[in-house]
Amino acid sequence: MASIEYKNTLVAENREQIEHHVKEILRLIGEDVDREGLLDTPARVTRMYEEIFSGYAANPRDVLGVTFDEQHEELVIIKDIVYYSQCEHHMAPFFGKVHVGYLPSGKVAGLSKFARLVDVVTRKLQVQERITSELADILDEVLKPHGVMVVVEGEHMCMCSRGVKKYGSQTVTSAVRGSFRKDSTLRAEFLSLLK
Ligand SMILES: Nc1nc2c(ncn2[C@@H]2O[C@H](COP(=O)(O)OP(=O)(O)OP(=O)(O)O)[C@@H](O)[C@H]2O)c(=O)[nH]1
Ligand SMILES: [Zn+2]
Repeated sequence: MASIEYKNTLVAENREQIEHHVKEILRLIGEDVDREGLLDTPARVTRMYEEIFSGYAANPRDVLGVTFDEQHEELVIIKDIVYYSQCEHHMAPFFGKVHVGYLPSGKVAGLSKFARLVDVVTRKLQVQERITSELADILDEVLKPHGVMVVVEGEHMCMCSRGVKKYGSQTVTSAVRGSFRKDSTLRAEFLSLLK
């Protein structure tokens, strides 16, 4: 089974380097790196990076793993898959939900694998549009469905805590492949089932 390991995705040398550089950043922003509250911070940040950037250590195409031959050729929707990612412009978190709909053509994937795929694709520096199209492309390539549609909702911390400071604004992105491109009724059915 293709599982995603969130621990030990960094080699020891890289872990040491990250700790060193985090400590340097703390010093450069004006912190006293020797005060008690910060002593373990470089190691903690490194462990957090290992988790939130664990997507670099996995191949998303392997994640769908076991697929089953099923004759169901109508809409399958997996919705409200929560994700946390980091924007590549500011390294600030953005997070929300992914919704996937697909029309199988004889091959279906285990339901949990969609959530695992979302983890691998989002646990690295990303932009929301690329998450959306990567998910659509991988599902299209691996499952070879009649069609697939991916909708991603996201709230970007780089727009809340800094810059334009617009707390609560949501970005919605979608990608369609195969029959979803041509069939507006199919898109409408998918979107109505998301409500
Ligand atoms: N399209 C897209 N833009 C994003 C995403 N995450 C962050 N951004 C944007 O990336 C842009 C980077 O713009 P820059 O002008 O280079 O950076 P900046 O000066 O920090 O921009 P402001 O956020 O407007 O202060 C900003 O407009 C962000 O809102 C994303 O997932 N997709
Ligand atoms: Zn950003």
